[in-house]
Amino acid sequence: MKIRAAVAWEANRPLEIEEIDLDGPKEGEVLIRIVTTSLCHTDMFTLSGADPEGLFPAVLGHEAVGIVEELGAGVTSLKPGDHVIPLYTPEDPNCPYIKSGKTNLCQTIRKTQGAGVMPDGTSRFSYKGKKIHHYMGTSTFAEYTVLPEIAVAKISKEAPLAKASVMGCAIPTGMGAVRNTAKVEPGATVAVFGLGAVGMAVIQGAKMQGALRIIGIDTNPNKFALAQQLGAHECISPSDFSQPIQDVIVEMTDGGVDYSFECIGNVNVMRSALECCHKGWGECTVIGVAGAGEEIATRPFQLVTGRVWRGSAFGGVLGRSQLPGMVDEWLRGDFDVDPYITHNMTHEQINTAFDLLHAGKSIRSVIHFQPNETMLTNSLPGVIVPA
Ligand SMILES: NC(=O)C1=CN([C@@H]2O[C@H](COP(=O)(O)OP(=O)(O)OC[C@H]3O[C@@H](n4cnc5c(N)ncnc54)[C@H](O)[C@@H]3O)[C@@H](O)[C@H]2O)C=CC1
Ligand SMILES: N[C@@H](CCC(=O)N[C@@H](CSC=O)C(=O)NCC(=O)O)C(=O)O
Ligand SMILES: [Zn+2]
Ligand SMILES: [Zn+2]
Repeated sequence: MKIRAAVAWEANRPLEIEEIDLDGPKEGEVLIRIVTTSLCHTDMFTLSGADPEGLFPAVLGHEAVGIVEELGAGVTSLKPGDHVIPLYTPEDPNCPYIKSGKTNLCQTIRKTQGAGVMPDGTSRFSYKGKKIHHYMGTSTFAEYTVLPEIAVAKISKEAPLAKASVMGCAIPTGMGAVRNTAKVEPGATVAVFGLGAVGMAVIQGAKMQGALRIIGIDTNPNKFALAQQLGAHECISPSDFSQPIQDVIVEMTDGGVDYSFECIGNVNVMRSALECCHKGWGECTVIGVAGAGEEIATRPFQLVTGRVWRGSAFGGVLGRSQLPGMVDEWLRGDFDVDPYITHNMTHEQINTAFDLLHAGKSIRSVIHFQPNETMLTNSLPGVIVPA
């Protein structure tokens, strides 16, 4: 079928909306109509050329919600009309990693996903006969995409499709890192480095866990008001201090925080985030994605004396078995997704979403594929970007 997709032809070049070809779902795959998708820093990171797995041309995008249109042979757990969230971290119950019960990092299709193709080694996307790569196994910057069944989470039809895309990455990543990776407990002290959507979800998750002191850190003070609305008790900018930010936090907290989270992708900040942790027990969770060739450093003494560095992908959330429950939490009113959505726009305006995120002016921009249905007829949070 012919579809419209935002194609990243090469690194560091704006996306171009093209009419491309999409082959239908093969065995074990499903065709999804994307209703809304939002822009995550990771899409911008890959477009910048810093991602060692970045392949071009590609259809980027991984934070989305859509509707099942068609099933490939053998698909049993989904049906046309189901509302779904694409999963860049799939969940195959037969994967040894999933069976271990220790991780959400399903490896069943990880190799082909990283190579920009479907599990059979081919791409469903092409332009004038030339292959276009898939991205993160999801490629949601297109009207339609094809996904393996194990990479599709069925969610409640009560979830407004105009807003649910943010449940595809930012919110489960941040909240999940707090609950599943760090396991923040009531009364804890928490430092959150980077107040984008992921950092905001860490703050919201930490508040829900009963953290008693949450400190937000960002170089952009325009992020502070929302961070405080979501639960940060205080926000600071490293540029307001002459000493290293970890020393400032250790002093503020009389020894360091119980938990810190790096939500930027900056290896120097990953060091600060470790070193602001309390001696003996403080734990730093790295969420941010750093570029090719970058490495983290600290004095091993930091670890010897009881601080811990760990990492978290998709918040440790099992996409098919746990994400639908997180959507239900939102629908019950346990938390709200509205504060994350700062901008709404059409597919054609997608490069504006990149510009806003790069300039630090947005938290999440939501791209609406059928603006008449989901953008112009809803009372949406965030501004509608004029065409
Ligand atoms: N591990 C995972 O599963 C996931 C990782 N990510 C990664 O998490 C990171 C955050 O993603 P988003 O929230 O979408 O990004 P974002 O771009 O919206 O937010 C990043 C924030 O960091 C701030 N910042 C930049 N440099 C800083 C510094 N030196 N000190 C303090 N603050 C600084 C920026 O002002 C901005 O507010 C990215 O690296 C992204 O690739 C995103 C989703 C999932
Ligand atoms: N391709 C990069 C690493 C990118 C990365 O770390 N991705 C995260 C999700 S980021 C979402 O916004 C992730 O889940 N990683 C686990 C994985 O298996 O990819 C590189 O090669 O460095
Ligand atoms: Zn993401
Ligand atoms: Zn940049």
